[in-house]
Amino acid sequence: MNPVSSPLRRLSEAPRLYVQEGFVFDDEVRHVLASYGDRDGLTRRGLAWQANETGLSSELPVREDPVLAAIAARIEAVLGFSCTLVEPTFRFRRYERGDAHPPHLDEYTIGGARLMATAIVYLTDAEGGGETFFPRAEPHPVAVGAKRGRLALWFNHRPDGSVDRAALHQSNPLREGEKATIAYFVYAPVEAARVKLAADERPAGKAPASRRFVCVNDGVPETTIRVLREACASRGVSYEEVQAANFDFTAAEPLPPGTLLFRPAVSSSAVRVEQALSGPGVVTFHREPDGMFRDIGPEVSVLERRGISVPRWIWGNTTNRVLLRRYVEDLGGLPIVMKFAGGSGGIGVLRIDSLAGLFSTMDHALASGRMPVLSAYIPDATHYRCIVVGDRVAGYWRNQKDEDDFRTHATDDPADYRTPPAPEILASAVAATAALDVELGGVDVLEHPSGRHYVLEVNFPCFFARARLVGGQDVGGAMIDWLVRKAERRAGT
Ligand SMILES: O=C(O)CCC(=O)C(=O)O
Ligand SMILES: [Fe+2]
Repeated sequence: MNPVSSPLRRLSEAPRLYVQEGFVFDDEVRHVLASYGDRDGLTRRGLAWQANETGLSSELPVREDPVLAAIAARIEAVLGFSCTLVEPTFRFRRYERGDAHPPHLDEYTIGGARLMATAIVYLTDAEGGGETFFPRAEPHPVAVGAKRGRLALWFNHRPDGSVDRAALHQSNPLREGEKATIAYFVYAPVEAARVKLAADERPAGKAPASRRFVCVNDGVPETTIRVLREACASRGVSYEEVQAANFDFTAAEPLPPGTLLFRPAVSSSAVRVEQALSGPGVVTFHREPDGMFRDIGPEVSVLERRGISVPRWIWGNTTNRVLLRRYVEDLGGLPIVMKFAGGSGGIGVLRIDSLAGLFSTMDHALASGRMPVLSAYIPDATHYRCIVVGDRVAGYWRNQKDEDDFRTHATDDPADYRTPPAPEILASAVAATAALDVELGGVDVLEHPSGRHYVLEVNFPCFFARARLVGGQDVGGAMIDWLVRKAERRAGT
């Protein structure tokens, strides 16, 4: 089973210290312990180790092990920047009873990059002692217990780039149980000190005042509802549902200001109900107060105008053979992709392999009153779906392709949910969502083996539950948190 991953929580004013439960999966923990957990394992893998009063330790190269690479990528996704070392490592440590690590600052520089942040992943449970202890933390000292699956993450620098003396830490002596960890030392240019994490926005421990979340339903998958209900319940937000099919428009009134409103349903009656319920101060994923009255198309043209990388494309506006031949050439030759608006799950996306196929399909499309988009075919690409919530990617997965199709689909394999796409892809997904004036989006991105990436479309609303249910990513929580923060900002609290 996957752990139930929780949101990243901030623990202190200084240093910027965070924890997240269930950050690594059980099978990842088992893999790391089985591969590197003791002297024999390390020796077998040709890794040097040391053993002294601070325990057994070894440097584990990240790139050679897909499990370590996935964990490192998730840490970097949380931070929003990557370790710039050429050969990044995890430092494995195993403490024996009585072992401890004296107080110190993680203050190092390698070739101009600072040890900006430290991430410790705990692989085992200590039953007594073994905490990572921050005696100078403000407003009070903090002890992070060693708990299997937990992530502790902190910045060794203040936002102005200076070394944060409050980040002094030690490992308390282990008294009972086991303590094995892997630590990722994230080296980066000093500018990285300025980043803000999502968890910085709300002071630790402050629960939202009793809030209402109203969900407009119309045949939405049960899993979507489950994820939203769960997120509301764990945040003390009351969950209410409006069934579009039973909505009485004679009694329609806008919701009171401060109410959170979301329509996961795509039917036109659900759209009308959302419009009827919205009003001054009602908080939605639209940037504009009347955003729910506008059509949010996937619109490759809007994305391109905002400077977002999209595949080369042209309107399929003609049946003229001469023009169509020129279009194919302009798109880099056959095959090309023909895409009709309005489909979902890959329906309406066609691969065109020959001019004969193009001519006959275009004749049919235009005679049926449809105008597709023609675009370049990106071969051998990895297809990511990013779930953007507000200003970050809160969930992601990698699609897979069946043997005899060119289209891809989401899977139920947790491995497809572990390695986030590269930071540039995350940034494009966020920018693409913002370009459509919404704060939630299911963004499809192709990554070519060359490293170039292309945004295909932004879906709003979008299906997001699988990120939670298969990947353990707390997308629902991110959505509710975003709306609550938006409501608080508006109310000036
Ligand atoms: O194991 C711990 O709790 C702290 C280890 C540490 O501070 C380090 O490896 O730099
Ligand atoms: Fe340290």
